[in-house]
Amino acid sequence: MTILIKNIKELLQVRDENTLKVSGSQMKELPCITNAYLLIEDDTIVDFGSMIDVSSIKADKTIDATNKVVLPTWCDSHTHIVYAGDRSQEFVDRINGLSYEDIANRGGGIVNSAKTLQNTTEDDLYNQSIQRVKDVMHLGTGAIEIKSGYGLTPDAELKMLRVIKRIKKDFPVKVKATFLGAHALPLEFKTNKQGYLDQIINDMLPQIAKENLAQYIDIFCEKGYFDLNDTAQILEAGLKYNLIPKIHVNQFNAFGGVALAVKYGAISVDHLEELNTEDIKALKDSNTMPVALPSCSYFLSIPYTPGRQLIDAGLPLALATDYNPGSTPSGNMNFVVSTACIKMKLTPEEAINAATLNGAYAMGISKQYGSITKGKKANIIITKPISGYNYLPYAFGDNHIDQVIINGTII
Ligand SMILES: N=CN[C@@H](CCC(=O)O)C(=O)O
Ligand SMILES: [Zn+2]
Repeated sequence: MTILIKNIKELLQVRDENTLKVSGSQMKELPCITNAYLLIEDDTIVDFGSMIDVSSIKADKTIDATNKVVLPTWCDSHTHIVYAGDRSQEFVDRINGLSYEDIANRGGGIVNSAKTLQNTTEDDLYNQSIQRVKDVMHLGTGAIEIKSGYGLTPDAELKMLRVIKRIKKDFPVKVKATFLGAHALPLEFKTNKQGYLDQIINDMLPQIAKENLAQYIDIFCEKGYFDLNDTAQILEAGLKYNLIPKIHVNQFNAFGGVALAVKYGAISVDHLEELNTEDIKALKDSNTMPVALPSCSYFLSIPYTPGRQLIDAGLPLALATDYNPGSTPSGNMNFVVSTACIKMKLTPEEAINAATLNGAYAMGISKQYGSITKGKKANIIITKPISGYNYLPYAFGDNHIDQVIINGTII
């Protein structure tokens, strides 16, 4: 099956196969062909170029993209999209004056979601989660990382990871799975943190590895959750099973977690709302992608990750949603891109690079996803008629997407 998209006003993020991420001033460039065509064969991008050269190309299906912008689908490298129920009551509690920390301290927050998930069957959890997956696919997400971490018992963590595996099998969206057993301390281990870490290391990890349920290992490295010593234990244990670190760090406090993650070869460090010069130093000359989650900052009214500072220091940056029931009940990458421009002062070029190619890098998939490149997967957003790509982050809150193609299929 071949699909020809023709008369494209702007074809964005056109790259050769050797560019796997962009850093610093490279992020200001968004290579683009105007008046372009794009040819897809089955699940692969096979050709693209200027309309001047299109006359000899025949295809099974032709899409006219006059006045429309075409770009790779979003690569959302940080989500908790598999969860049960919601926490809308805590949202109201925060409006009425409680902080995120107050809510966690009185037994709400992550352990509240864990309690709900433990009492939800695997099929029910799957059905709740796939509704969100379908929604984000229509919002242009073609690759997604999904974490466990709302189970907090061996059974419930495995239940989450098995649901992620089913999503991977049942949907065209590319899925990467991350084991986040160390997301919070379950109530039954309140006075025995090491006991829970031992359970993760000795009970959960071997089973996860046996069933091949995760590619990455995560921990919430934060005051009141897990410290540097805990983080080192978990990352080391994960590496024994070939799970690459990809961690939550510096959301509320900066105390050396970034350097530690870099030391263990983390593919990404995520959140970074609090950042100091030591953190930036650690990231320089590393292969670790910093990931900002602006929807989380928006929802919790906490500082935005200083993305401008990271890019100006020559570093790369990825953008992701953090879709979860507590701090970010939204999986809309279009809002993330707008908010990064509006609040973090990224240019549209930087934000689109951060949400496509660098997002793919943060999931270890930028050889196949994140740009318009011959041989990469045919994951494509076709916008409605718009004035140009600046309009995408500028006109925030509206849906500018007309069609989404994932793995060569129009969804
Ligand atoms: N910060 C840790 N984990 C999630 C939120 C967890 C929750 O509140 O349910 C996050 O990335 O924001
Ligand atoms: Zn998160």
